[in-house]
Amino acid sequence: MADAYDPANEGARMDYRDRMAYGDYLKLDEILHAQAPLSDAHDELLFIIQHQTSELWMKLAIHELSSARAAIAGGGLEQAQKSLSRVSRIFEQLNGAWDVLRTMTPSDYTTFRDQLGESSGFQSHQYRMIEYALGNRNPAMLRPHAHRPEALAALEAELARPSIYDVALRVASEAGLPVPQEVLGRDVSKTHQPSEAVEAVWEAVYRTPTEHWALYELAEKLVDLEDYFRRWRFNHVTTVERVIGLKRGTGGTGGVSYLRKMLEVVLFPELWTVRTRL
Ligand code: HEM
Ligand SMILES: N[C@@H](CC(=O)c1ccccc1NC=O)C(=O)O
Repeated sequence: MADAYDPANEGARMDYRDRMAYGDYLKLDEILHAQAPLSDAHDELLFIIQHQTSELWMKLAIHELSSARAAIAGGGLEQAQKSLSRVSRIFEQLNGAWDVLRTMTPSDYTTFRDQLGESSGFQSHQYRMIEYALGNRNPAMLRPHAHRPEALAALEAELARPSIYDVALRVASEAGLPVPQEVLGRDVSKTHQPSEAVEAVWEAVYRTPTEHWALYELAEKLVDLEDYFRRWRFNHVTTVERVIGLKRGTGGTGGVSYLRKMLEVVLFPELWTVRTRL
């Protein structure tokens, strides 16, 4: 047998005592020591890692959504499209991840569910931040964060900013499309209410895409994003039903009944209703 190959022979550095290495840059000591199962249940590590990786992807989604919003507001629609595509791909990644969690059966989960106490994804401030940035702005969802002033302040600050959809409508107005004043000047801390006039604006965009190319592409990116987000919600509720049936959630909601209600949320209503008109 030939000698084992040694990459040092082609110049690979093998000694990192006085250099920044992979794990230093990525802070792997912190990340890989941040799993602290509360039971001896085999599947608790899966559960923790599934959530931690989801939270990391959500962190990136928030980063991309804020740059997309800034780009839209500044007229950089192409830059915004790139960020929004990335957010859709992140959701695709999160959607695929359910396949790993689905391998956990009800018998597996019940071995450690009690350890979770009243903690629940319902209290994920990053998830709420994504919903708020996209325009689903229920102020009641601030309350579970009252005990964490930093998260609460970040969510409150988000409610004071226009949503991604608000900035898209402002750009449509600046392009000469008749977005009503009451829509442009609405209280942005609330959820946007569907408007016939806004639907007519999108109808104009969709009927003559060549005249409104950038807005047309932006609209399709937003529909794409909402499409992936809906799949995430659907995968969640289906996994939950599969694992806990109709039991109440640890966060205190009805569980599947609550998550099914959330399937009705529409982020960009006129972008969906306009399709009936075309
Ligand atoms: C076996 C796995 C899971 C079960 C049984 C489960 C169960 C539930 C239940 C019952 C709720 C409703 C709130 C409550 O009363 O607790 C909920 C909410 C939530 N879960 Fe999960 N979940 C699971 C996995 C996940 C994963 C992997 C994530 C990813 C981060 C996640 C994120 C969330 C979020 C963000 C909410 C709030 C949704 C909203 O308010 O619209 N869950 N989950
Ligand atoms: N709500 C879940 C518990 C749960 O899934 C959970 C608990 C702690 C941290 C994250 C969780 N994931 C999503 O809700 C349940 O009722 O079993």
